[in-house]
Amino acid sequence: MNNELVSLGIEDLGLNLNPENIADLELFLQEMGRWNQVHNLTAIEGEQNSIRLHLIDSITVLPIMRQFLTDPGPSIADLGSGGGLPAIPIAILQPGWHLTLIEAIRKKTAFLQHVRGKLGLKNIQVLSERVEVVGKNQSGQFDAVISRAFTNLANFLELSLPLLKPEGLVFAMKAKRADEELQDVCMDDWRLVADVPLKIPNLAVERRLLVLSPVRKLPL
Ligand SMILES: C[S@@+](CC[C@H](N)C(=O)[O-])C[C@H]1O[C@@H](n2cnc3c(N)ncnc32)[C@H](O)[C@@H]1O
Repeated sequence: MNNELVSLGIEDLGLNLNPENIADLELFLQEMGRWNQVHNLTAIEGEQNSIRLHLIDSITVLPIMRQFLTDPGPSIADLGSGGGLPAIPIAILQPGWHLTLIEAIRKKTAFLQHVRGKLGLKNIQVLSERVEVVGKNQSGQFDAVISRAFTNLANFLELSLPLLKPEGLVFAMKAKRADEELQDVCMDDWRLVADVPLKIPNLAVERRLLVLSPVRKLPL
């Protein structure tokens, strides 16, 4: 087994990964590195290990998501997926969850489609669209929405609302600036369900996962 993700502490997340999971995650990273050289897909630069840490960062949220998403096959939208974080690693580790990756830039969605085929990920759908457009075409269809490094919290929530089912949840992956960003959110419209500090093995940055649910519902 390739042990680089293991040596970076991926097993410390308590996700009970099997060797096949690790191999699939590594294959995804390999493909990302290969495509990046040609298509300049992501701003993530530097050594392979730095890309690996971004992947580990993406799945630290999983134990919390599992606590909240208790139905067997939730539909989850990842807004501004870019090169596939966090949606692809989540889809690899949660084959029963349905992930919709929404990304405006076509060369990025071409990569995401390639990964779908290469890894045989039947539980992902890739939409080459702006989030605003999907909000109109597929309104109220998602049990949850997530994003990483997409936009500020208030804007993320505004873009998420049309996509969510009435009892849906937003998972916002944030750094310590979350307090400032929370001040810009109208708390008459949203309820903060959880605010969880996350420890990322080998990464000395503060991370938080905010879980919010809409109070303001869209008119039917
Ligand atoms: C900084 S990247 C983050 C990518 C990925 N989530 C990650 O963590 O590596 C933000 C992505 O959001 C996409 N994006 C920005 N606004 C968008 C919109 N309104 N609709 C769809 N995609 C959008 C950009 O094309 C870009 O790929």
